[in-house]
Formats: sequence, C-alpha cells, structure tokens
Amino acid sequence: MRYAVLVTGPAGAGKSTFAKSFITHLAASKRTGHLVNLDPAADPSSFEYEPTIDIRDLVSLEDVMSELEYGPNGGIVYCFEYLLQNMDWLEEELGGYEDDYLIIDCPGQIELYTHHPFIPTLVQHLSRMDIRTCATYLIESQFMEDKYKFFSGVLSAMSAMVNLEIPWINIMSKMDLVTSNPEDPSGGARNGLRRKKDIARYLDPDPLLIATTRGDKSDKANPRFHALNQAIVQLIEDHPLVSFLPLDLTDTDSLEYVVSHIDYTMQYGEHEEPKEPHDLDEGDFQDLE
Ligand SMILES: Nc1nc2c(ncn2[C@@H]2O[C@H](COP(=O)(O)OP(=O)(O)OP(=O)(O)O)[C@@H](O)[C@H]2O)c(=O)[nH]1
Ligand SMILES: [Mg+2]
Repeated sequence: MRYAVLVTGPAGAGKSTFAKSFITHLAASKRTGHLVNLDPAADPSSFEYEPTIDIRDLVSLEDVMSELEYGPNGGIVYCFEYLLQNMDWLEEELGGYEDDYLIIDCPGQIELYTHHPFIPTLVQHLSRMDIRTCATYLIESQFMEDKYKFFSGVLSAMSAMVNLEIPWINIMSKMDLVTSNPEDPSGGARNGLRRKKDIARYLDPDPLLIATTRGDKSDKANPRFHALNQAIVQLIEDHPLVSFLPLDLTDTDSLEYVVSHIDYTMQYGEHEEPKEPHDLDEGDFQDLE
C-alpha cells in the first residue's frame, strides 16, 4: 500500500518547511518517506532534502517564463496544466516506490486551489495508481491576528476542500509565533491571543468572532458589510467543516500529534504485515557474534 500526503495552502504558509520536518520525522521513526516537489518555482538551493521526484525535471518555470513570456503567476498555472497533461510522467516517476509515504509539496498559488480543478484531478490520478491520499491545508498563525483575514483563510480552506473526496486536515502552522513568550513584553497580548481560550476560538472557528458588535463603527458606516458578515457567520455555523490542528515545529510532540492524525485518517499501517525476521539482512547479525 502506498500513501501520499498533499501539502497545500496559500503562499508562505510554511508548506515546504512542514514537508521537510515531516520527512525528518519519518526518518527518525525509521519510516521511509519521499519528498515530491510539485512547486515549479521552488528554489533548488533551498532544498535541505533533495526531492525524490521534482516537477522541475518535467517543466521549469524559468523556461516557461523566458520561452512563452508568461509572468511568474500565469507561469505556475501553465506548469501545473502541463503536468496534468503529462500525468504519465508522474506515474512513471512514482512507479518504483512501493510501501512508501510520499510527501507532496504543492505551490502556494491560491488559484490552484480555488478556481482550477488541479488538486481534484491530481487526486484522481493518485487514487487510480492505488495511492491512498490525504490532503493538508495550512494557514499560518498570523492570520489569527486579523479576524477578517482569518475568516478569508477559513473560506479559502472550505472552497478548496469541498470538491475533494479524500480526507482533509487543516493545520494552523507557525504556532511558535503565538505561544505567549515570557520574554515578549506584551506576553502575546499584542495579537489578542493571550489566553488559550482565545486561540481555541480560532482553531475551532467561532463565527461570532466576526459578528459585528453593537456600537461598532463599521456597522454604521456600511450596513452591507454587516449583512455580508452575518451571511458568512451563518454559512460557517451551518457548515462547520473547518477546524485546525495547531502545529508548532519547535515542539516535537506537536509535529507528532499532527503526523498521527494524518496516519489515522489514511489508516496507515492497517495493511502492513508484521516484518518477518528473514526481512533482515544476514549482515545485521554479524555484529552480534
Ligand atoms: N516561526 C516560524 N516560521 C516558519 C515556520 N514554518 C515556516 N516558517 C517561515 O515562513 C516562511 C515561508 O515558509 P515556507 O515553508 O517556504 O512556506 P511555503 O508555504 O512553502 O511558501 P511557498 O512555497 O512560497 O508558498 C519562511 O521564511 C520560513 O522560515 C514555523 O513553523 N515557524
Ligand atoms: Mg514552498
């Protein structure tokens, strides 16, 4: 059985950093993971881990920009379209990895998740290849500093996930930036997240956070804005699809918690046979003699 974890989310959410930490964590637990880079704009010098499969071997953003005169954003969309037309390339690249865990680092372009069928199409191909897939959608903790930004993140997560027929996990990344640090003079109060309870209202989004309170100036200034907020509150209340797992990469337990959720949603290991002693090389015993 093969497994794949798609790492998606808006630009700069910490996808590549999470993917790297994930691989490191698997290696430390003696599990084999492979990094698949699907970001045609990734900077090769930033790879701490050489990806096993790299979209840039198929199509490079630089070439698309110089030869087809695309800008960087249209260029990425073009690269992804090209990938979907050449899925046999990916199938071939993926062919040789049995019993493995693939971590697929995706680009941060929001269009790829909201108005193109890229991820659903990719997911269909993966399931045709008998790869059990789960998706993660990261948004960064700084989004919690601004209620409106946060809810636009929630809505983007919702719009990205509704079309998918695979398990989906939302992750609030960079939690190390919000834990109230005793050395921070504001004690985390700067972003209004002093108390655990406040954070909980974001991780399990409480739509009342954006319900306009009476006496709020914006309420008087623009009644339409108020009506829109009410509609969004209603939408989130009626469809509580989105909640976030906090991820603090400076804390191994936090990463382990997220990984165990991912394993669980994919029912990882359910089909694994216990390893027989003959799976070990004879050489393994020589040291014991
Ligand atoms: N404090 C903190 N910073 C982080 C964390 N994860 C990522 N960053 C920083 O956030 C920035 C973006 O991280 P990336 O991992 O490149 O984000 P990405 O989602 O892959 O970005 P794109 O591929 O450009 O969309 C970098 O400067 C990282 O060092 C984290 O857990 N904590
Ligand atoms: Mg990245």
